[in-house]
Amino acid sequence: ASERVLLRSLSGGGAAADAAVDLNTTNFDDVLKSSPTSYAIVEFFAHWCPACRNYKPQYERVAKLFNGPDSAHPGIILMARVDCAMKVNTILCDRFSVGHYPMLLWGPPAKFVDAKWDPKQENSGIQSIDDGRTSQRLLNWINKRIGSSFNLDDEKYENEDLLPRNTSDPEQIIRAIFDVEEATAKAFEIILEHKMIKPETRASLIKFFQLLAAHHPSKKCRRGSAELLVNFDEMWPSSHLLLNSEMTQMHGSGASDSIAVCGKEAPRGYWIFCRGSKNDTRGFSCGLWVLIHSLSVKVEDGESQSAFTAIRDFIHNFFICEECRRHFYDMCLSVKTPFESTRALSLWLWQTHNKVNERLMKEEKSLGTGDPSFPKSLWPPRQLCPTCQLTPATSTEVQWNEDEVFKFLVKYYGQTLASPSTKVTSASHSQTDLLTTNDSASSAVSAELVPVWAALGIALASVTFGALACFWRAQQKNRKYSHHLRSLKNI
Ligand SMILES: Cc1cc2nc3c(=O)[nH]c(=O)nc-3n(C[C@H](O)[C@H](O)[C@H](O)COP(=O)(O)OP(=O)(O)OC[C@H]3O[C@@H](n4cnc5c(N)ncnc54)[C@H](O)[C@@H]3O)c2cc1C
Repeated sequence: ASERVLLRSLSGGGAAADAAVDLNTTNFDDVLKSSPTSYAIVEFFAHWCPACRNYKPQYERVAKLFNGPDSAHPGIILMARVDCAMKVNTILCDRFSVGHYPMLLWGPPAKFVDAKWDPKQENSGIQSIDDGRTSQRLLNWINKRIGSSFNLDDEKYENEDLLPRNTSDPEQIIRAIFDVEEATAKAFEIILEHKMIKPETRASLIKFFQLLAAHHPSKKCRRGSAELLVNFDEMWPSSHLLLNSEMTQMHGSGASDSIAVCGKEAPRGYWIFCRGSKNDTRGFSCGLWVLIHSLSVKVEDGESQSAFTAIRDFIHNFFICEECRRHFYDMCLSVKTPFESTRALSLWLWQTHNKVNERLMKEEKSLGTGDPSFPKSLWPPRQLCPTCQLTPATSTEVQWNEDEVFKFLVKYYGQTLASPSTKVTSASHSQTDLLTTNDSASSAVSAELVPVWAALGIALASVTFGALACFWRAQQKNRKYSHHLRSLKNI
């Protein structure tokens, strides 16, 4: 529920919702723990306090800059508030020594979690904002604190020079978990919208969802994919089980609407790591790349070939950028020997992505169609991985140290990119720590949160994703059998 609160407010859901997120004792720690932002501001107020009522529009004006899909600078600061006049919040407000209203505290979201604070406390990571009485003064305080130059009149996609550059900032990939969820949910939305599940594409979608159920970096998407697999045959029956009249209704049942492949909040309609400086750049295709890289480093050696075919066929059948899927498929066709290791698969995908980058580098330059803030380049740049390139910086040709590249890919896409809950620990680490933190997301499937059958599916899948296939097939056989019995009864 707390995650819903956070996502609803970050995505601006709800009728004319305030931009600032309302927190209370129940959701405070969880919302801050799940926040993808670098900083948080919490306003402690009392609803009966006239000064607080007057202050609300001032605070809201700043909150609108940072919270919601239309905000000018999403993903940087979570702006929240707690009503200390509500009895239920007394202990929470005491934890932060609230002595006057309104009182504003600043810090990284993780520092607020399970924390106590008092004004004399040093080095807690939380500090009081002493000069935030108007929206302009609050923004001045923020700008001074983080060296930014945000303006109250900033609008979406303005001041994009303020966006952190993901090419050189290893911390940025932590936020990509939101975009990987977004890309997965968006892909599924497109598949449904364009009625792309057909007898000839059905099997490849099942294989891709098996891969997602086992290795998606987001727990929510692993759970949603497992749920989708278990219900797949009912929603999109295999063609030989259908009458002709039913075939036409394959997409019309509406049952698929109830499947939220990455939770009910996704797709949310905005991007964080993959956010472009223009409306029509980056976004979905960036999220899709990040998803498939993260899958490639998570599979076991023995799964690498089946993961390759699952990714190849998914892109071929369901990525409706004609040029992209055709080029990608051609590159897949040039693979002559089956993959036998995670290393071979992830390095192949990295090289393939670099070939696309190289081609687009020229195309975008001549056509002026790229995102000016994110020009294509060979990846990873030296700032991200100093040991990956063997050649000196001055050299025009780049020679790679593939052992180092593989190590880097595993850390970047496999360990640093994690579910928000595990990210919080990372957020308090230094940049170097970020690249060495162990991700427990893939193993931390919570039994209480996952329906029994899905948990079983995931547990099997985490052994190998082939095992999930067996589990799934057994489910389908049972279903087919009961479907068959039903048909016999009807005759
Ligand atoms: C399978 C596929 C094929 C595509 N083919 C085409 C095409 O033929 N023509 C076309 O115009 N567009 C194509 N696209 C879209 C294009 O590649 C970009 O996704 C899009 O232009 C947005 O670029 P971006 O700057 O967000 O970075 P992207 O290229 O989308 O990369 C996303 C992120 O991945 C990381 N990254 C970059 N390079 C690598 C690498 N080599 N290995 C690992 N990680 C890396 C970076 O952090 C980057 O920000 C394709 C997309 C996909 C998913």
